[in-house]
Amino acid sequence: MKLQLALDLVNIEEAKQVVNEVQAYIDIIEIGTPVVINEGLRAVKELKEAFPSLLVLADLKIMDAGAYEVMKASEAGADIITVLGATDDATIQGAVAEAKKQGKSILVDMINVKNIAQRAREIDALGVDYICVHTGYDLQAAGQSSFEDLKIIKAVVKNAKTAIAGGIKLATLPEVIQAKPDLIIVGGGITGQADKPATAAEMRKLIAAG
Ligand SMILES: O=C(CO)[C@H](O)[C@H](O)COP(=O)(O)O
Repeated sequence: MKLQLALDLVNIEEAKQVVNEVQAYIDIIEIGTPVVINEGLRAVKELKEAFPSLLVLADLKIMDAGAYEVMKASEAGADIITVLGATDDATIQGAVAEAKKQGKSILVDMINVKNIAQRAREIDALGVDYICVHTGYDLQAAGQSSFEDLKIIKAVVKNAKTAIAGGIKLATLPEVIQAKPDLIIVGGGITGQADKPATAAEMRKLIAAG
């Protein structure tokens, strides 16, 4: 099980400071969608240059022009690029083909997919690297989580790795670990804490023991 730190509400300098504090405990740095909107793919480039030993995920949440957008994120140094599961198969296929050409990986974000089991099966057949269940901020605010969806994709996905994102905190991490996803994505559960290194270290310890 790997741990990904999602950076959403920071600029490039703040992102570097946070990663500097917790780099020993994480596997992947996520450049969140708001950071890409504010700073562009320069954020991906600068974080990859600053932390070359960590993988960098560009959370582009691609909905169209899969191959082109994966190419641009790859040029910036992203190792993993996100595509939305709600989009059409052609976009996902284009993204996968370009990622393979560039030696990169595709994570499909299942945010707002209604029939998770059926769509996960279809997407799993398209050769993606990760399928990720995700409760976004707006539904987190309404009290939702993705724990049940994780169990659904664990049951149907045969080829891709599984991942979960959305509101995971230290207190809820043990429940997530029990379901054994390949990748656990945590944003505010680390970045919103007073002692970020201690929280990330504790998460890493729980994951290692899991
Ligand atoms: O993609 C995202 C929002 O759309 C976030 O990066 C993801 O939800 C993880 O952050 P958090 O743990 O704070 O929910």
